[in-house]
Amino acid sequence: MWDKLRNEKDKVSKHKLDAWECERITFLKGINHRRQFLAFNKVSALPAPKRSFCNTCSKFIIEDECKHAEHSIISDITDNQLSHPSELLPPLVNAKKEAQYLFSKESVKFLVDTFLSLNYKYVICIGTPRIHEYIQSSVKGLSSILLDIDRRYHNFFGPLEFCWYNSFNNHFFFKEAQLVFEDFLKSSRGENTVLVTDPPFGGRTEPLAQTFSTINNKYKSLTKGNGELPMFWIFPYFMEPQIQNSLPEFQMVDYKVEYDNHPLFHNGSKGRKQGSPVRIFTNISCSQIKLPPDNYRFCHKCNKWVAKENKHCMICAICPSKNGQTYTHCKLCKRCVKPNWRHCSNCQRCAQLNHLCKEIQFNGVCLTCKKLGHKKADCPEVYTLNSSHSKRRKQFQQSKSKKRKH
Ligand SMILES: C[S@@+](CC[C@H](N)C(=O)[O-])C[C@H]1O[C@@H](n2cnc3c(N)ncnc32)[C@H](O)[C@@H]1O
Ligand SMILES: [Zn+2]
Ligand SMILES: [Zn+2]
Ligand SMILES: [Zn+2]
Ligand SMILES: [Zn+2]
Ligand SMILES: [Zn+2]
Repeated sequence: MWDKLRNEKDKVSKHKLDAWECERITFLKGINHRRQFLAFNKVSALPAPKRSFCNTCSKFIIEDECKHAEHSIISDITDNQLSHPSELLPPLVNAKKEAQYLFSKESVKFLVDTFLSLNYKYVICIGTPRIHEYIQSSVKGLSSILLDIDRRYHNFFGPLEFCWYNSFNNHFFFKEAQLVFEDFLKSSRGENTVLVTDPPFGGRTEPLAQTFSTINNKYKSLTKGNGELPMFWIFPYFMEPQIQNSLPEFQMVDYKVEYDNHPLFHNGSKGRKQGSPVRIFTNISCSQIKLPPDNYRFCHKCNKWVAKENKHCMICAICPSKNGQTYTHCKLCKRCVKPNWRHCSNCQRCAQLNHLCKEIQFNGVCLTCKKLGHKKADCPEVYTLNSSHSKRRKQFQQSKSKKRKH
């Protein structure tokens, strides 16, 4: 944001520039990464009962207890909490902004084991503190860097391990952190690097896709490597159309990503019957991602691992399920649909049994493209109007259909 403002500086008065500079300084005030990391090291050297962190000030308390008398304090901090700050810090809960839903231990281990099996050595964690802290604390042979908007991580990771960052506009709040990140990219020399990201689900996909494309280009130009940067984007299955609009090469993996603190996204009394709706979207071949054999199987026809309940349809020639249920094929719609849907002769399409035909006829028409079968939110054209991604998607689809014909 500041860079953009600076570009405009010819047009604005000195008075305004001074005001902005004041804002900037206030915003960044209180953050001195080096000093915060020194405090971390001092606290780590103390026995657990003497360690405390002030939530109100977002910093460790070192010989200044009286300043924090009325504040919310966490004391008696264990070694494990120091190396796993996501287990110590209260999650931020703003659904559209920070929204910190944390992976279960099982999902962290699955993702990291997958990276190891694919021979990755460098992991870029964007908004995935649990992956970063797991790698830093217990995985030999992997290096990682965390890019996150939660500034509290300055207190727990050193300047080479954490960059304060906004993924929606690819903005590093400190120039030095941006250089650290570029060095991290360079050190891989264009090989064995992966990016893993779990953005807040309330955010829009296009700016994120733009950011990941920019990082990919940076990676290729800095490393002179010859391939794309492998990416794992964790997002709900129902966002597939939006992701593929911007990044058509991304495929969805059936693995259900589980969370510790999200009532809807894990099994249990409040959880959904079909498990978590969150999946992995990736630009590497899905055939390379082996899923745990207890709940998943390898489909030889699709040449990839899928959920056990995802039965292969011989007519569609795919394993069609997206949501963790077993789909059934409808001959009239010529596609597989959710098991509780029935073909409705009024609407001439499959729908839920208790749907209102009139509603479907009105609401079934997309407000943007006026075609049947999807809502405005899922419209393949909604994000592509005037967008460069539209060309890329068309090209990608053309090249796919050419490949199929050959
Ligand atoms: C849904 S949580 C994902 C946490 C992840 N499941 C884990 O366990 O490591 C979103 C993460 O992205 C971060 N985040 C939110 N908005 C962001 C932004 N604009 N730029 C960068 N990080 C952001 C949050 O601070 C949080 O760590
Ligand atoms: Zn305090
Ligand atoms: Zn299949
Ligand atoms: Zn089918
Ligand atoms: Zn049908
Ligand atoms: Zn109907």
